Amino acid sequence: ICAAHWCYEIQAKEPNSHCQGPADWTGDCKKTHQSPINIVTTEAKMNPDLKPFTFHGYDQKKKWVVKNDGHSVKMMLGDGSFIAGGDLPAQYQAVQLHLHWSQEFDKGSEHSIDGKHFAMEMHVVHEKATSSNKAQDSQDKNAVLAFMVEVGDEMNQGFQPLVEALSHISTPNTNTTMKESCLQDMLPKKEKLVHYFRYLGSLTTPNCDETVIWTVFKEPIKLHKDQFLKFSKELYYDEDKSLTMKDNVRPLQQLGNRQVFRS
Ligand SMILES: Nc1nc(-c2ccc(Cl)c(S(N)(=O)=O)c2)cs1
Ligand SMILES: [Zn+2]
Repeated sequence: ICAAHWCYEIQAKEPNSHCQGPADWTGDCKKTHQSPINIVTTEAKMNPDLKPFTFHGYDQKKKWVVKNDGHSVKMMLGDGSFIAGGDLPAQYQAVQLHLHWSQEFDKGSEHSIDGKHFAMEMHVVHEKATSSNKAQDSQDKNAVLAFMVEVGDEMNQGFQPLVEALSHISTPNTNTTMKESCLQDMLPKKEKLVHYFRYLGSLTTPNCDETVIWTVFKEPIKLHKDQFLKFSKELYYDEDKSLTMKDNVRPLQQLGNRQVFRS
């Protein structure tokens, strides 16, 4: 294969791996407004414009298609759900939901809060809903809602349809259809979603386009340990099932001259 594909450090350090680890990612990955970052809560500036979000279509029960794309597990959300509010400049259509994780409880999230990493981080990726085909490489093309995931001893019923689908998509480029589920049941309760951090950054995967309005919620999602462990147990990075999928986490990036805000 000519162009080496991008991958995470855990894959790049494998003998005979020909993929490009995070240090070699190209595109905009070496620019200065990158993600993820460590959020220092005492330096986050209160912003009264950061109102609660409104979630539209997040309560629709659907049989989502979910895939192993070789980097993560990704639920394809199509164009039914969208968000507004949260000081966003427009409505943003939900495109896909995916996660980042490790096998340990304290190193699977991409963002960290006061230096603390969580077991997983869930990203709900949205695109600005514009009618015209206005230049879409703008700084606010994407809005990602990021949720930290903690491990506890309670089953999270809302996550079961996703967890049960994992064994059907263990190798890259496989899809399956989940049992009926609704996005709302995968999120913390709405009233807990008023507190969040906000900053401008990038995709955490190549080409690391600096087009993302990031929202990192304070309230974590809680999964049972067995649900959490299924991700690194059932999923693989490669067809030969030689490397289980975990540590699909980009290293922290410099905040530089950016300000983090808080609601
Ligand atoms: N597994 C893959 N994830 C992406 C992707 C696309 C858009 C975005 Cl915004 C992100 S992230 N991690 O910044 O939320 C990831 C492509 S391939
Ligand atoms: Zn992500």
